[in-house]
Amino acid sequence: MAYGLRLPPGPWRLPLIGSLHHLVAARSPTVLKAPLIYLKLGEVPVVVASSPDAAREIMKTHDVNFATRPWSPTVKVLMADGEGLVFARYGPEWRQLRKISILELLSARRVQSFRGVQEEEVGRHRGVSAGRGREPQPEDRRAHKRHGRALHEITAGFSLGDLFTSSRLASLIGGTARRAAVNRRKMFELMDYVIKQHEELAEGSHGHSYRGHCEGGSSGRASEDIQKEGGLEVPLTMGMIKTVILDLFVAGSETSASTLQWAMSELVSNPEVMQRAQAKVREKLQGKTTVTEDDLIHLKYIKLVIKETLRMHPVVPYVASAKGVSRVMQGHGYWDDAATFKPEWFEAGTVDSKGTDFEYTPFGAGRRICPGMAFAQASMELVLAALLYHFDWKLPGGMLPSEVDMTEEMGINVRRKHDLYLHPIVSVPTTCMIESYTTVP
Ligand code: HEM
Repeated sequence: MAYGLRLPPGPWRLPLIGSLHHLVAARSPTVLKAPLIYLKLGEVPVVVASSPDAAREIMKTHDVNFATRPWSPTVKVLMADGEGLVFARYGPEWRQLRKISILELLSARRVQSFRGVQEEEVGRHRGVSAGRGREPQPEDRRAHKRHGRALHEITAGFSLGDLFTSSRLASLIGGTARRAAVNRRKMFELMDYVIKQHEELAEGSHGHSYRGHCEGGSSGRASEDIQKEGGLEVPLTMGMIKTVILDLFVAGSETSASTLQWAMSELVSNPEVMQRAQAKVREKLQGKTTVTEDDLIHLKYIKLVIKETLRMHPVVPYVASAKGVSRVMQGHGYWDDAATFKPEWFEAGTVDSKGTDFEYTPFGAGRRICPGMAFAQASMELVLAALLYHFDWKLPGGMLPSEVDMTEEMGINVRRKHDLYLHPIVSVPTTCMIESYTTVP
């Protein structure tokens, strides 16, 4: 930041590390109470907004000035072949990629067209939970999970190289950029493999219809089609396409998975809310053997549970490190009894996540608001509804609801530090469970 700028106030700083010690001592920046504060994390300037008004100033009034996310050395490595979407500089390339992603993959129509795949996936998980055992997963699926986890580990905590950007030594000691390069290479290899597989399917070499379950086909194919059609403002390279695919996988999968884990964690910690949610789902779906996306419209309470989970556990809490919008959603003063998990907050429907209510911005706001919001909401509601409809959930080893560990781990998103273990007890069997339970050996 240029010398002489009028910066927001901030806590006292130490030479070299700046304000880092405040974050470490506080464990969470909420103790830094002012609505807008200026921090220096090593060499990196950060402005943190902690009130809805300050968030509005940043995400609405001055949105255009914050529309480019800062590039840390690790981010630069991840974008070696193209800027992708999440970290693309605000400009024509980002606009074009965002438009393509929304039109081809994330619009309401496209989300609708994915329902077959979503329902099939939910069915697979129901089977696993019902004790049918884990189905062997294809290598590409396992590799994707592995690399997603590795990326989270790489981005967890403070990276020396990203804090002291001018120091080659810090980068060498931290090693984050090196590990990010390895991770990126492996993800790209995985993508090459998947793209090749899909090309083979498209050529009919396996005798299948390439377009498979969903009208839109795969993200790889969609991007290739667009490429061939031409007429683009900024020509697409294969590197750009792959980086966008990678962005969508990373931005889409870890966020939704972590939110679902937090939802289950809160529900088992608040048994009366769990009971209410299950009673409502079971009443609405009475007599059905599966939950489908058509049912979601009737499952209002599930929507409230997801909304409340995102308020308590915003899995992307710092929407961009130069515009850290911190924990407004847990701020006392904006929400009465903000520490209590209470889906009823959202019952009146006066607060939504579309980026206009600045006390609640789990999907961000302004130009860079999450384009996957509709997709994320539909998939999370479907999974949660199925989990609550078909199963009762017990804590292991006589653990009390108040003893559920809620420790967070900060990385590319905020996930549970430790896995959540629960015993599923079948309450409403699905068709496949009825088949497996009634089959006499
Ligand atoms: C619980 C689920 C999710 C949450 C909480 C979430 C949250 C967010 C947030 C806070 C941002 C930054 C917005 C800003 O800067 O104002 C973001 C950006 C983004 N999200 Fe999501 N997201 C979720 C799921 C998804 C899904 C399912 C996808 C795609 C399949 C997706 C794709 C993206 C992309 C591409 C961006 C970058 C957009 C840009 O910079 O133009 N997200 N998300």
